[in-house]
Amino acid sequence: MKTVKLLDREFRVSIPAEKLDQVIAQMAEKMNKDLEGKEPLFICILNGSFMFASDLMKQITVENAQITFMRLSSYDGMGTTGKVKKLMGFTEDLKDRTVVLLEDIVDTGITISNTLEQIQDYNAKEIMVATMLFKPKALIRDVKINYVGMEIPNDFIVGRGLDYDGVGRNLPDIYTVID
Ligand SMILES: O=P(O)(O)OC[C@H]1O[C@H](OP(=O)(O)OP(=O)(O)O)[C@H](O)[C@@H]1O
Ligand SMILES: Nc1nc2[nH]cnc2c(=O)[nH]1
Repeated sequence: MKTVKLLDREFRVSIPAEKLDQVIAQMAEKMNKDLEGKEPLFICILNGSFMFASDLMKQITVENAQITFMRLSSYDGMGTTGKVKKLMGFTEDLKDRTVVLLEDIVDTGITISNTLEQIQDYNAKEIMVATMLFKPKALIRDVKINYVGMEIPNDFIVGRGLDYDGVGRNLPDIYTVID
């Protein structure tokens, strides 16, 4: 079993990089069909989504697709604080645009529902959500997710952009904490 030690915790591989690559390729294929002609603006929600956004965007072939970034934070250590801090906004005009929010993970749904609320005021034509990973058993907010890469159990994970207290984002595989 492949394991890694990060700070004071041990983690084991739960989703190999190749599986994630496959899942992201499928998401891109579907988006390329659905979004053709819409000149979508993708918004990568930093920090965690940087790797997913990069992997996905390399495979997006939709004409005049754009990407921008916003930085939010709600997690501290292994748990949600329940509060979403906006640390960096974007400058693009969303009016009449097709917007696709890119998340690495939807867990409780607090971050994405808070983001959706904030973005409602910008008069976008439509707002979609795409997440690489989704924990259905942890969800406590009523949010519509348009594109889900994989559903996963309600365990704390790291890797592929996701961190444990700032470390582990660089790991290409996803690892689950060992209790
Ligand atoms: O559905 P939720 O329970 O809100 O959790 C999901 C959010 O948690 C992580 O962000 P985090 O707050 O850890 O910031 P980071 O992306 O900078 O790591 C992740 O990137 C999502 O944005
Ligand atoms: N690293 C990490 N961040 C998260 N944000 C929401 N859920 C998780 C998780 O399981 N791991």
